[in-house]
Amino acid sequence: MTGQLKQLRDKIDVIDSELLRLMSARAALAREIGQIKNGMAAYRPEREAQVLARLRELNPGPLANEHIVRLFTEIMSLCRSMEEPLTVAYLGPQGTFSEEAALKRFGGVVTTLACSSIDDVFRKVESGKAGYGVVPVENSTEGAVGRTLDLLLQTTLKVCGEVALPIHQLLLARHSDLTRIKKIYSHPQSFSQCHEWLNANLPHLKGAARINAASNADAARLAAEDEDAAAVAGKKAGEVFRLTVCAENIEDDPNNTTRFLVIGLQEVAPSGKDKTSLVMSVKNRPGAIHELLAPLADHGVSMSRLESRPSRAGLWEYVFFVDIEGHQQDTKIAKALQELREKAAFLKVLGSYPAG
Ligand SMILES: O=C(O)C(=O)C[C@]1(C(=O)O)C=C[C@@H](O)C=C1
Repeated sequence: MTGQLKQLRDKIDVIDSELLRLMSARAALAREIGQIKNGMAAYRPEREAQVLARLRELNPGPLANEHIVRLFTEIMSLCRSMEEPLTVAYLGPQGTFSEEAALKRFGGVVTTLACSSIDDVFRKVESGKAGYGVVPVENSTEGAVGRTLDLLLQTTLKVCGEVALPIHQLLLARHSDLTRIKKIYSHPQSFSQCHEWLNANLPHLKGAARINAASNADAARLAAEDEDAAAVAGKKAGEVFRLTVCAENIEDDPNNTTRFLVIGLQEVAPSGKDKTSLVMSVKNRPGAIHELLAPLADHGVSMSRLESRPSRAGLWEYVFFVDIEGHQQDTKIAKALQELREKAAFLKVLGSYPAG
């Protein structure tokens, strides 16, 4: 070891000792906060969002903001676990993008609970078997996840947060010899996200050679059991089933992103940069939608999403899922909501939460 290398490592040792001391002091403070909370929720999405926003502002480099966020998400995950162990339900099996979204938001120091359906994620949280749940709500290429919207309409749970996850698809197999591949497994959504790439690169594997699986992780499991098969799935699924990466980033749209919602029992306090999700319906008559959206415009509330969905109550009746910028406790939003309540046939505030 050269003298210079030793000198630099000695400096790192000094810094690590300091980091250890500071980290322990932080964990001790979190434990104290946990005692003050006295049985109330340990997880405070608004505070975690504020901590991360402040550190992004302060970040002097050379670490990228994205890495700072990852690092401090883990630190808060650890500190939170000193207050209360947390269970997070997600749409499984292990290796899905939903699991990745759950870990991105909560960090690794939680118990994750793989569920077999979106319904099951809601049930696990409603019954208290999990403190929070993570469910997909929309994909930038494929649009809304209908089942999640339908369940949000019915549930007493609140939306406590959102996670945007860039979706990168991989072609995975037990080996990298593509000439030996005779079939491909994937979830229908993932097949359609990689349609162009598959047609261009594996033109002989069309039609019956593309087999739908219940999830990407399931596709990876099936490919792991069959020498002749490949799977289109995410990196995590490939790791879980120890598959070889034959091609990376095979999604047709490089900005392919899925948005997930965190659901729980909690009403989240304002963070300073929030979103509010609503669902409402109007009587079916001319100008009804315009009338419904007018209170938002009148109070200067920006709408970031509008999604319609058959209401199931009657033929050609619709409910509208609306995301607005701000928290329901903000004065202008509270006023707009009050007016909407008077006009809408039905209005439910799904929750206010930090903008992801
Ligand atoms: O500020 C709190 O309420 C804490 O419990 C501390 C802390 C943190 O580690 O910074 C941990 C968990 C909460 O979700 C938010 C923040």
